[in-house]
Amino acid sequence: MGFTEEELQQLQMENLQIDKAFVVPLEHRPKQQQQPPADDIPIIDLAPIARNDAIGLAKVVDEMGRAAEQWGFFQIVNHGVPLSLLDELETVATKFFHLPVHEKRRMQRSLQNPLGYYDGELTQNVRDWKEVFDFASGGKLELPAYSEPDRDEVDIYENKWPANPPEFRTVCEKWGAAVNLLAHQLLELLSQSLGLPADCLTTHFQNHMSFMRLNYYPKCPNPDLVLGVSRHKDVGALTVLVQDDVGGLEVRRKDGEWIRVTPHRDAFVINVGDLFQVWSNDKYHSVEHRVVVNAQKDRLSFPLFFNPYHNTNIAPMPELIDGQHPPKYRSFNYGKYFKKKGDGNYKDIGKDLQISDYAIEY
Ligand SMILES: O=C(O)CCC(=O)C(=O)O
Ligand SMILES: [Fe+2]
Repeated sequence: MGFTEEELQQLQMENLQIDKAFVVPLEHRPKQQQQPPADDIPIIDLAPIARNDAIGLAKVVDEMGRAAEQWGFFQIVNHGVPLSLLDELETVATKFFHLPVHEKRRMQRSLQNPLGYYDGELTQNVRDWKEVFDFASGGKLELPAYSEPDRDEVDIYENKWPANPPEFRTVCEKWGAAVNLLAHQLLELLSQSLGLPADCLTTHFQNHMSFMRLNYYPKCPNPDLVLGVSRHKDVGALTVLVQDDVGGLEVRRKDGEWIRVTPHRDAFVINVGDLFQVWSNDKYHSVEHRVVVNAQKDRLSFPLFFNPYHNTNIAPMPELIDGQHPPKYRSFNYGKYFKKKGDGNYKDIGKDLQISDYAIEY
């Protein structure tokens, strides 16, 4: 990321206490003032599901469809994942991220294995102010070795687990299993919200390549110059995330305004990723979001990126296509898309691949 002479001088004047690699371009820096409240991001109560209440369920499906269409984001409560599990996960994550750097780096991710710990991710080619631990919620990850369409080789990555804290692996696996179940349920509800059978997408997820991420955003001496995660869209089917009470996740509303997602301890934040945008033939949108950090408090968040099997062909659902609604995307291989996007996290490969690169122009 290059800076103009003028920008460099400005940075020096701003009493920069951090590495320049973290500094985001001027037009993308977070706003200083308080964001407007995010009450507009709908909160959906899943209680009717456990009660087997058919009318309540239809309302949930309807609310979800509207939220996915208007926001691409919603929060859910009464989701069935015990809060005690979240307490346990927060405890082990805090212990892990407070280990000495050399110990964490023993779990360092690499080009050979993208799972584990890292602190240097690039989003939009700027370094994120965060540390991360990734593990496959299904035990291992199978990915194409190359993004080129004519290469068939796959790589299989095993989870890497730290020796400390000793209960880290068990707690992460329990959490991963519980959130996976929830993600399967959301996949069915979102399918229904498109007027499709609940199980129309489930075969792609029998052997899925979902992964969990533990995000740690340390407090930052220059919070207005950096982002925990720069603006981006999630590439998979959907993301199922809990955040602690610090807050910092911001969602781009249709009018371009960045809206802060209010933290609720008992809620998951859900967003539809690029794949739902394609399956729904643009009814739902994978919406840009980013993470703002602060000078006072460290923050934790735990997303599950719910992704289908890599060798899945992605295209608008045929039931949603007719003379009036031609397909807006050509089909593509999910694993190759994921691989190509991921390559940009390791090095500056110029313009980031976007789902719009697969759009059909009429
Ligand atoms: O930390 C958060 O709230 C969001 C993180 C995020 O968007 C991501 O990891 O893709
Ligand atoms: Fe994200």
